[in-house]
Amino acid sequence: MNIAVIGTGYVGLVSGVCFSDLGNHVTCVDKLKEKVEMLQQGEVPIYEPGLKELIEKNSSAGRLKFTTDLPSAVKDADIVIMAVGTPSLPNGEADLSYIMEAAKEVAAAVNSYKVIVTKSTVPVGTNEKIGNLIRSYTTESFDIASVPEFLREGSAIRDTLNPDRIVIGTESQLAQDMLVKLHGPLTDNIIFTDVRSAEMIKYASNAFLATKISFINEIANICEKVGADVTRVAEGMGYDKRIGSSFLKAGIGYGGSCFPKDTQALIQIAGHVDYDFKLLKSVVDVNNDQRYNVIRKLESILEDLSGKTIAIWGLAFKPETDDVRDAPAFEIITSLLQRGAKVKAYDPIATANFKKIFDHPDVKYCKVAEEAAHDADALCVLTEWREFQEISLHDIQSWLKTPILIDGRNIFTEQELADTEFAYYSVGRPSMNKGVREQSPILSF
Ligand SMILES: NC(=O)c1ccc[n+]([C@@H]2O[C@H](COP(=O)([O-])OP(=O)(O)OC[C@H]3O[C@@H](n4cnc5c(N)ncnc54)[C@H](O)[C@@H]3O)[C@@H](O)[C@H]2O)c1
Ligand SMILES: O=c1ccn([C@@H]2O[C@H](COP(=O)(O)OP(=O)(O)O[C@H]3O[C@H](CO)[C@@H](O)[C@H](O)[C@H]3O)[C@@H](O)[C@H]2O)c(=O)[nH]1
Repeated sequence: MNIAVIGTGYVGLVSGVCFSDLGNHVTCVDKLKEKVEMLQQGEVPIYEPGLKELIEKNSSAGRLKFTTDLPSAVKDADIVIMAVGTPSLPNGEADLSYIMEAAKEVAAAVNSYKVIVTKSTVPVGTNEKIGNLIRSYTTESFDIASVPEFLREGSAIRDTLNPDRIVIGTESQLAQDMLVKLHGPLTDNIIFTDVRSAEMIKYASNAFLATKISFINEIANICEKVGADVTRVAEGMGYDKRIGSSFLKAGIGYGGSCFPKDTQALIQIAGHVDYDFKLLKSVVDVNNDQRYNVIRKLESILEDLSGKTIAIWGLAFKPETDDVRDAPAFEIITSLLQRGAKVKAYDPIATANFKKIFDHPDVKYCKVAEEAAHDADALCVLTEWREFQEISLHDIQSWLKTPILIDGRNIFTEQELADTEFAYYSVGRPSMNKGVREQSPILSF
């Protein structure tokens, strides 16, 4: 089949590349000329394991092309997939200007029957609006479909090629048949729904996963006070098949390009139909506060942070990506600077992206982990990069001015800490706290 993919962000690029790998002819379109030129030369604008190799393979097989010429790509396509951004507006609603603009451009180019698929995450009712808009531009026949995307950054290719499920929301049998042909090689687990339900499945899934994270983070906060270990609690909960073990890692809260914006958007979607989504509002509040535990823990040891140098390891919102959108590191570093601290920061691959948005005279971006830790008053780990886990705590201790370690992602173990002198705080593991507080708080009933 011939596929046009509009937008070469994570979703557009990865799904376009994967569909070409399945033998389809795919043209990926972006309006950013520089991005397209990079891709044409085999350079990849994002860090995603395995992506470069797959682009090379399918480009040289002649199945994958990159262009700024949207009309030609649409004219040649049987299926048009829209995967442009839907970022947050200041009030939390999804900004639909990019998707509506893309839909207009697609409409103007439609020359024969097409299935027009939205993979971008869009509020319920958006696909219908897109359909109406296209209808106002063309008399050619077309069908719309909502096929939400569930890939995660860092494992985007694996997720796309081995999805848990594919959701196809369309009212048209022909569109459904064509989309089954496209996605059939990926999984047998294809769910057919109406368009609105497909749109809602995406928001509900992200909101539920965010809820699991805020839930376990609150359990972790209580564990710290009652002397339980959240990693054992999560393990014990996770064996229950009804609960499941994933997304129960306590830490400094979720970030990234999706959970923060999609939870806010769902609160707005509910608000538009006079529904106060209290649970999700709390999930967001808990998440926004969780990152400040790093500051509270630092202050409980160092008291005044003014004039102190704090090392930060990890700027990306999660490992295996250079994406820093809504990374907790922004608020944590801002908060340190407000308290008069200086920051030395290191990330294996996300530094350039972070620095582009956050250039500050009191933040020094370092080329290696040791440089950031060297002579610092404390070290905070904000992203669980494997590289950090492989560094010996004895080395870290020797680099720091004072051995203070706030482990925001629970990457170090009790054995590793054993004969070090760290004042150590992690998340929800009070028995591992060293040199900062008594081991088992006295509980009064
Ligand atoms: N990032 C993820 O992991 C992920 C996963 C699932 C779903 N989503 C959803 O998918 C959508 C895309 O997210 P992303 O992170 O891949 O996008 P992104 O914002 O990183 O990139 C979007 C791209 O679309 C291009 N674009 C915008 N308007 C265009 C137009 N009219 N014509 C051609 N190109 C155009 C932009 O130049 C940009 O390169 C969002 O709705 C997001 O919520 C993202
Ligand atoms: O147990 C966990 C799991 C995740 N996180 C954090 O949650 C955020 C999101 O992580 P993850 O879901 O792995 O990354 P994303 O790439 O943002 O993927 C999410 O958002 C995408 C965009 O909508 C969806 O497609 C995916 O299904 C959904 O997992 C990150 O900050 C993680 O550190 C935790 O704190 N604890």
